[in-house]
Amino acid sequence: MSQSLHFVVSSSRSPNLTLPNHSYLKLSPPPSNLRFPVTFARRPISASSSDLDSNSPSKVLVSDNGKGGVLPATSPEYVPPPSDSSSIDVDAVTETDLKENGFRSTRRTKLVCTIGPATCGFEQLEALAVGGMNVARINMCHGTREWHRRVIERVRRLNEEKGFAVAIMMDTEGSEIHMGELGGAPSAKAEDGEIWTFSVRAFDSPRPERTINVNYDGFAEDVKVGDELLVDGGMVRFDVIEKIGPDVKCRCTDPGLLLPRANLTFWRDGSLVRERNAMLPTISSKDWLDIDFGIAEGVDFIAISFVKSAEVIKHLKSYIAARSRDSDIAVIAKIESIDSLKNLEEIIQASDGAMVARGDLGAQIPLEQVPSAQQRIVQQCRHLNKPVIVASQLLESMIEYPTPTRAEVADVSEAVRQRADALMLSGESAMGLFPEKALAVLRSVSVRIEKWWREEKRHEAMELPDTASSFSDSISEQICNSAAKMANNLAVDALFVYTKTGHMASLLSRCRPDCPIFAFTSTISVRRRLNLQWGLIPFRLSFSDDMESNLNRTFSLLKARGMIKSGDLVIAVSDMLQSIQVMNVP
Ligand SMILES: Nc1ncnc2c1ncn2[C@@H]1O[C@H](COP(=O)(O)OP(=O)(O)OP(=O)(O)O)[C@@H](O)[C@H]1O
Ligand SMILES: CC(=O)C(=O)O
Ligand SMILES: [K+]
Ligand SMILES: [Mg+2]
Repeated sequence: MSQSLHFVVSSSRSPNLTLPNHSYLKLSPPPSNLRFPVTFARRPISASSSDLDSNSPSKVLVSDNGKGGVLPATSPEYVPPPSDSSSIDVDAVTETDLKENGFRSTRRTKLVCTIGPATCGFEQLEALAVGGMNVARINMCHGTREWHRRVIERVRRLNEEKGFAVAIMMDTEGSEIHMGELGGAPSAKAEDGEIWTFSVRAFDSPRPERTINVNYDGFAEDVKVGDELLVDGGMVRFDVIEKIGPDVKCRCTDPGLLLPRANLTFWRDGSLVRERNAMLPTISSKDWLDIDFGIAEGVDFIAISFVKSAEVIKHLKSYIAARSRDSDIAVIAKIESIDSLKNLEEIIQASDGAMVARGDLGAQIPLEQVPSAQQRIVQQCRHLNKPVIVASQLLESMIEYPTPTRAEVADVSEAVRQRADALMLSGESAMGLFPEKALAVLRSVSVRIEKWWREEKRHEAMELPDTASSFSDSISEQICNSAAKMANNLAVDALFVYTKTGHMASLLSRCRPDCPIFAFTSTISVRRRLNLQWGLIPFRLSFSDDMESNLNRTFSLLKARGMIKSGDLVIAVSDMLQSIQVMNVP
């Protein structure tokens, strides 16, 4: 087996680049008897294909580890690039941003919006897409499947008609304890000292006054007089004062608004009580029907609520693989329970990403422990190369008011500073009065903090542990780590990655380089999925195994659209050929 990585460098605009004629790149873990000669061939890249043939690096930009390799055009396995190779898909917002503000202005932190009554119309969805929504989240706790189907259909139409790549995330209800509907009312006010009845009985409508239905049959048996009952993690509090069969009488101690299907927890002597409800399945029978719905609708992500162990994630992934044609639905583990924190590493390892679901997490652990849990989850995800979303109450006051509090802005900044892949709006976009304004705040705070971070050059030289499980993966990882480092050191304008599965793109994103990462993929669903990951600007482009022609075609397509210009410095990597190239745009 021979392995070689050739670096092709155009010296036309890099006078400060002095490269040795010969050097060695060592890959980790080092193979017993292999070394990787690196050759720097100085040669201008030209857009004309005629002078590419004589010295085409694509013939040698090969890591022949069973995956790479360039097939001659005469090979029976050679697949010519599709005929629509003249087109490149990128959304209008990114295109305008690149044209008007340049590479450095692009936002690296991705934005997820929960869609609800305030944002389910086509125009409202379009306004969110224009405002920077990368992923639309639908929460199966609320609304009917028919309602969600219409939202999915509108987002897909938006993508098709307007060129967006908004991905869809379906969030399962999960089977923790929650209240029932409020008989159609949007909310109910509980006042201090009032006596309310929580019951497992199903009530006829109209619902008797100050009565709440609870979804968990063991509720009345599990609670004890003297327990404290928390609605939505403490937004409203009650003391349990009496049990009468299926009815539990409670006195309100912290007044507030009860919302339909709000989460319920009960506490005894300062600890969360987890009786038989700890045995509730993570994925309920209703969740399985919702998952079937999600698979049938071709959602991009399924987020699983109240994950307790890695097993449930593995189970779901094999279920999806058996049912979905391309099995390309990513599974996101929601970290919102004590058990998920205990089994954090193995859960994240088994998942395709994670969400710091601070709403319910803050109901299960003391509030003051949520920030450190967030930091730990974000770091763990980065180590394991999984995208991570920070969610809940980022801009809670904007449900009612058009400007955020300073404290909320500081919270958003902290998540951006931690370099989470994505931030999420919940009630702010689902049922708030100012969804677009809330999104604009996330957008502007993200861009500002990212810029500040780069200017200060404070970014941590984080030691990223190896994640690769095979030698080939190890090569990809080393290439991406090196390319990202080179990109920072050479202050290049952009990293380009040509990726079939998206893996190389996510490895680059994991390094959180200073410049944006243009990820070119031929698959529409991969493009949508990459939309969740930090710093990636996903393009749909059909490409071949010939990097030289890919690059030249990309350059001319992007130049024609005004997104790059001659002289821009670019580093390109590819997962077909496992190569790194440094060049100026011709
Ligand atoms: N599809 C919907 N239909 C009606 N209301 C919705 C819908 N989606 C969200 N909402 C409203 O927005 C609020 C915030 O949404 P969010 O998705 O954060 O839900 P949640 O009930 O807090 O549960 P979760 O813990 O799953 O996030 C909900 O409490 C609900 O009032
Ligand atoms: C998002 C979510 O489920 C939570 O914060 O609880
Ligand atoms: K949910
Ligand atoms: Mg939750």
